[in-house]
Amino acid sequence: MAEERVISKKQRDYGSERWCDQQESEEIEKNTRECECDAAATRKRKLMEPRLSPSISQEKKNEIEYLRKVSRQKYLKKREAKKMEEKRVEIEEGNQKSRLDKEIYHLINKWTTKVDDTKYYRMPEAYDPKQVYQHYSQESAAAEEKQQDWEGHQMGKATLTYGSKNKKQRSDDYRFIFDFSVNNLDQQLPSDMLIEDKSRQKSAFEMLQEDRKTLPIYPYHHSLLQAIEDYQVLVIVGETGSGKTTQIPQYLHEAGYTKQGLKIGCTQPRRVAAMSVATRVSQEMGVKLGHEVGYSIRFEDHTSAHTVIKYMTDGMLRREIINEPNLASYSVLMVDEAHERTLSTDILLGLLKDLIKSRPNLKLIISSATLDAVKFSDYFDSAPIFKIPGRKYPVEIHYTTTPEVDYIDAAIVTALQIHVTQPPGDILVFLTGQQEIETAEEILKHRMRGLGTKIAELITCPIYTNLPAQLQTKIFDPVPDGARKVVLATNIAETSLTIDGIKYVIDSGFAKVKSYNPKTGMESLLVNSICKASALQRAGRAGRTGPGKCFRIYTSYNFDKDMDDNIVPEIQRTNLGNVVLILKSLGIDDLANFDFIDPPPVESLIKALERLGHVGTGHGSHESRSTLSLLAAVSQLSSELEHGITLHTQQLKPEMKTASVQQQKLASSSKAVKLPVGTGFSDQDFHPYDQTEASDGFGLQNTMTTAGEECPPLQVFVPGILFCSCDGLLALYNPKLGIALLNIATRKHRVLPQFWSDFDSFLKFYDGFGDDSASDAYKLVRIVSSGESLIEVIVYNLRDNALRKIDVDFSYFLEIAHGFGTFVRGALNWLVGGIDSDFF
Ligand SMILES: Nc1ncnc2c1ncn2[C@@H]1O[C@H](COP(=O)(O)OP(=O)(O)OP(=O)(O)O)[C@@H](O)[C@H]1O
Repeated sequence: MAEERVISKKQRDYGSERWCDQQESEEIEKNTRECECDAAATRKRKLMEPRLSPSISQEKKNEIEYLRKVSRQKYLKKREAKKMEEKRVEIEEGNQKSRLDKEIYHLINKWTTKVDDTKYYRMPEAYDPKQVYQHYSQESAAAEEKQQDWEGHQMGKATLTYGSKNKKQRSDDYRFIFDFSVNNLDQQLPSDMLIEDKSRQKSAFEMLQEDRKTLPIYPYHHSLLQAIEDYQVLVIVGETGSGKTTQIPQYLHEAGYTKQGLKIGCTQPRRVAAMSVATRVSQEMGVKLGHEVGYSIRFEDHTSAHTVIKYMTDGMLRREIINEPNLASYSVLMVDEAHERTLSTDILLGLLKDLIKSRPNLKLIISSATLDAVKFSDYFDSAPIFKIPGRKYPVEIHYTTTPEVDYIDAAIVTALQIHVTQPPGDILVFLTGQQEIETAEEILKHRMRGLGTKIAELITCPIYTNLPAQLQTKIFDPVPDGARKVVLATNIAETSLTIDGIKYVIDSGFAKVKSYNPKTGMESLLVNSICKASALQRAGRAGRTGPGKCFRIYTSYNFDKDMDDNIVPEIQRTNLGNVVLILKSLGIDDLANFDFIDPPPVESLIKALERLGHVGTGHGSHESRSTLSLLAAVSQLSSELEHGITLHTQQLKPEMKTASVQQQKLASSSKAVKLPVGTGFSDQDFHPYDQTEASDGFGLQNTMTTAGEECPPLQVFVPGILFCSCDGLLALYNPKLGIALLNIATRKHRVLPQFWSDFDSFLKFYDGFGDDSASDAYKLVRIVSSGESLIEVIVYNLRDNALRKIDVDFSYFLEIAHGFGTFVRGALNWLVGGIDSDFF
């Protein structure tokens, strides 16, 4: 019975299945018929139309095929729904046999329900290779975000973008291969403490205060103040970046050293350092620059009656001593970066050593990162040495494995390697001079163009002495997101400078240093290997605001074995005529007994004195005395104009006094010193200069084109170089013959009419042009000294108050002068101010 029941059930099932299949067949038939009806209608319609193609039968076949497919799809859909329904009934009735069946049913059910309930679309694969956005649901909030995301992504692709944007990240996907690469060895500078990033929630001032507390000097500030209290002279040694320059004056101010209207003075060997440190300290103290905290550099005095912390170049303090011999307004003087041993620093140390004897309440601090502390201590009668251990951030040092033949190219390649392989952070490259920097800048830009658009933007910022001040400060400007800055600098950026964002330093290992040839009595600037102290200072620039890396374009062997520990003091590399004139201008006559830290050989001093005596310090002819007087007076002119420093006429010879009176007259007129200019001078050294303004000179352009044959030979005017215009017009003076103007560009010269032949008239001649307000852009250019290969020219721009020093090649000058007769080489060896360190 049971068997029969099973059989009859099977039959029933079989019957029902057959019935289903039959139904399906009928359905297919019906669909096909419907489609064929449609096809027939289409055929009929087509027959009515004119025949367009001979292959209509093929078309017809295709059509039928298509209709079959459509019909089958319709059928399959219905069948799917039906089968699902059957399965559902089976499961509900508990008839299904396996768990697998059940799972399949659930999966299918889930999928179909989802399809039914939501609107899906599939991202075109071309846009979404990773299929991130597939199965995207319009109805969920998350999906909305994704859609926006996707739309943004597509919009980004379709929109034209400028700048580097995200190229930095993209560049990581590429590897760049250079013609040659610089291989480096690693070495780690010791690091005592690492400081973590500060919270961004705090105000800038609070963060600065917190930053101050993280400096290595901070834990020692009480003991440091105590030592200063206990001793009149203190030598302080600390790693670069430990906080000596910015913190010690603040600690002293907080400790009350500025009470009763007294000041704290801090000297720097370089102008740019004095400016930037003063700016930083004013920010840390939350005061306006120029009020409580100020700086004074030549032609720029940012101090006021309220100033209590004053940063200045050592040259400026030296000048202050002229006006205030006992420096009574100062309670503490700090000679910073003393290891640089500039001429001004050495002279200053000698003056201060003398001064502290008469002012026991004046505190003197000598500070440096790497100085020969014992030497300074001995010089100041065994002054105590205070050591500040530690540096704020570590700096990794990398050396090349082999010596580099072309250090400029190696530096450029290293910069590019850093740019494409290293994490964000700006680069500082040390080169030797303007020309090298300009060359490197050009090559870098060219190679960057060659690398295409795949890598991030690299912005080059040059800095050298002759660069106008407003362009120099560009190195501090932040760069746009994604871009990297590369600062190309001379040793101007070596000490006391913090350029925010600098993480990588490339040290070429060379610098231009002044050297003196005692045989010829000439000075020149020569490219020389740097010393270890400079190398450490350079590396230190990378670890100022975070951990950094320094890539040295020389081997570790070079560093260890070839480099001197410290630089040869400038006093041993200079024409002592400079020293004599400076000391004489300070009223020091007993030069042989001046207490130099490294005294120059007495014979050299005597020679210098003789030479100067010959040209007018008292024993020479009236003519040469007069010339020297004029030159000396001229050397004071710029100081007069800007600072109103009283001339030390009491030290000058009678004829010099006459000239000084004229200078003072000139100084009283703000636009007094304007030189009429002739034809344009193309040398880039003289830019920025508006040529169109030059052309509205004072008619001299024509007169200067007069051929010089009938003029007296030029050498009779030498040595009496007075002024030079920015476009290459030199004024030469001879007390007997008057004044000759020499145009460097046209190589022509002209003697000015006789009524200008004395100095007074010459000054009037300038003064006359001073009334023309249109000539404001003209610059006064002054030659202050000469050397074997370089003539130093000072350019002063009356419009932006910027002062620049230009080194004119002496051989070029000789070549020009050759056309006018024999140029007396030795005659140019006149020294008025010398190369003054505060021009750097
Ligand atoms: N302009 C600035 N921007 C950002 N941080 C600065 C700036 N100036 C100084 N700092 C910070 O203050 C720290 C101390 O600088 P400071 O010049 O006082 O050091 P230093 O010991 O005198 O070093 P150096 O001998 O190199 O001049 C730097 O390491 C840097 O972190």
